[in-house]
Amino acid sequence: MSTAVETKEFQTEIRQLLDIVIHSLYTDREIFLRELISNAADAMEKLRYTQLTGPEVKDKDAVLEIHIDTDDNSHTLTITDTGIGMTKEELVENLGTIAHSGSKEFFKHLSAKGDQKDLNLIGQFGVGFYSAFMVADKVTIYTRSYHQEGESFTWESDGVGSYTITEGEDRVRGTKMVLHLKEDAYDFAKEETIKRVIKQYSSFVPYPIMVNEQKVNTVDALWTKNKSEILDNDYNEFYKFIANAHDEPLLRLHFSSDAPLNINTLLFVPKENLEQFGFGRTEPGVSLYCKKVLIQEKSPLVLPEWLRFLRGVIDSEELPLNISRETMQDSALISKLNKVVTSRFLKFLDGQATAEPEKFKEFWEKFNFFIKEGAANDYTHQKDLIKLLRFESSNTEAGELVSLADYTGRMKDDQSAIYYVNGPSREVIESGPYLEVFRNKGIEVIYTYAAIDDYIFGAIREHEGKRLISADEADLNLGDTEEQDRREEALSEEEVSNLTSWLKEVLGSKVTDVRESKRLVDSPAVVLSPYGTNSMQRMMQMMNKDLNNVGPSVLEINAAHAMIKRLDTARKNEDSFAKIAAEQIFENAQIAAGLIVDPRGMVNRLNEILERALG
Ligand SMILES: Nc1ncnc2c1ncn2[C@@H]1O[C@H](COP(=O)(O)OP(=O)(O)OP(=O)(O)O)[C@@H](O)[C@H]1O
Repeated sequence: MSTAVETKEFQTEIRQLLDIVIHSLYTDREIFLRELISNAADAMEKLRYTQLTGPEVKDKDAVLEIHIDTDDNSHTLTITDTGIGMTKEELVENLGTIAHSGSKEFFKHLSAKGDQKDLNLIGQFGVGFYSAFMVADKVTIYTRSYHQEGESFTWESDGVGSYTITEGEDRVRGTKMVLHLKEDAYDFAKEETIKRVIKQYSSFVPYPIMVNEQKVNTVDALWTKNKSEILDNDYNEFYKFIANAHDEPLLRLHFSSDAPLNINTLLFVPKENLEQFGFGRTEPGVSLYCKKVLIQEKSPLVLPEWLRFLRGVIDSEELPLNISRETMQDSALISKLNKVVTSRFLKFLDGQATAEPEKFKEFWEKFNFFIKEGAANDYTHQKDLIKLLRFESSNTEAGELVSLADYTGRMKDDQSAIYYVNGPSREVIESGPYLEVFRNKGIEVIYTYAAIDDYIFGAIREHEGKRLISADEADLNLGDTEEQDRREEALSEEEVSNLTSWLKEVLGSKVTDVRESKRLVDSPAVVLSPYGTNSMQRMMQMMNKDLNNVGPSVLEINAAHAMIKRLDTARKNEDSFAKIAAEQIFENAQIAAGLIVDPRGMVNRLNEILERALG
């Protein structure tokens, strides 16, 4: 057997990461043990899965247990598992490069200077295996992969710059890690310390943990236990374990059912939505089990994509143990499971809205985007998702939310539709022209701030028999009770007809139509989109990145407004200023609609207007 020692350099990123880890004064450094235990458990989970689905593994009778041995004399801590182990290539790839998630995120957020903030990142992301170097000045790993062929290897490093790999003596499948503790970490060679740390962080690891040959954890599949036997703290610790989280969950749902499927489910909504913080797309986090055996970790199939923020476990006795990832894709059972659990979770959320409105509000503020994503795309659950939607409205204070049911519940008897209007904020919507007629008639209007809201409303079109109508819809048909009456002081119908024809001529291709408005009270004019709603036009403008080309609008004028009446007088007098005023009135209305107009033309025009105003 060759015993040649190969020395390899750590990848630059790993070197930098290790430098911080080694010199860190991170207060919770005991979490290193949780990281190593969870790696050991992962390795055994992978082995178990391979055993169920793949070819025969090496040492197939080796018991799946984690052994932790403390040696207070030589100041070492040894963690041994019988998991899948690592080949030489895997040692290099997994422990020498920055290929995996936790350390990658950690690295992304490192500051250039290396400051206190970086230390907190250790807690936030976990640096996985590398955290061992917070307590050890040398780590030796003995490992043997589950493949029938192949050798055992020894990996060793002091965490500074490089590591060595040596072909080792043949050993049983799995991995043994020996931590040579730093002087200030000798405490971790004491049995009491290790037991305390395990109890705190790793109680729910699904494999026996033996400290100096004594079993210390309870190996509980918490989700199969009776709710009445579980304490809040048990749930929270379990959540932290499976979600790799450091805080408590926002919501949890634990339910069991026998029909239509036998299911034990434990789901958690995390405290924070990381997508909201710009962390990229959240990966699904609910694992699929059959009678406590892991079938698929963090399954992308067992729940719809828009529920990817959930963490937890779904266990169903009905699943065949040997279901493969390929057959899972089109398994009728998985779709049924998906449907049942999703419906149950939506029912739970709906219940939360009544039972714990404040909590639900917090959930809504952080996770509403996922619910909307579902409401827009998931036709199976659309009805239940729509029930959960919340909005501000013209009847609420800022920050207070209403559901569609709240809205329809207090609609006037003769009101024919549900009205909504899109805008970037409450202030913009309330100062714009679109609300005027509704305010005047005392009709509630829902405020939507996200483009996806309009997309959803456009897609569902109706709620409880009432049409959903955007207040800036071009052919808004308000019906008798909702329409604005013609005012006495308004221009005559003949004058309006002449003025609108003239405006069409002046504005040319910028308008598809000019007409008298039935919705304006205080504003002189309003633009509407010939494509449906202004928000759609705004979106098209953003998507085409053609900000100088708004596309044509429909212009509606307020025939009773003093400015419009004066415009008509100027037109009749063939005053050349009438044309300039008309163009400015039109662009003002476009700006009020949130559309972006070409500022260059406008500046010249405004200068002309100012010159005239200043005499
Ligand atoms: N005991 C072990 N047995 C087999 N492979 C291991 C073991 N410990 C670590 N590894 C391998 O090394 C890789 C890196 O481990 P590390 O703890 O740094 O990150 P991770 O566990 O993948 O990610 P994270 O900690 O972010 O969840 C693992 O993905 C795994 O492939």
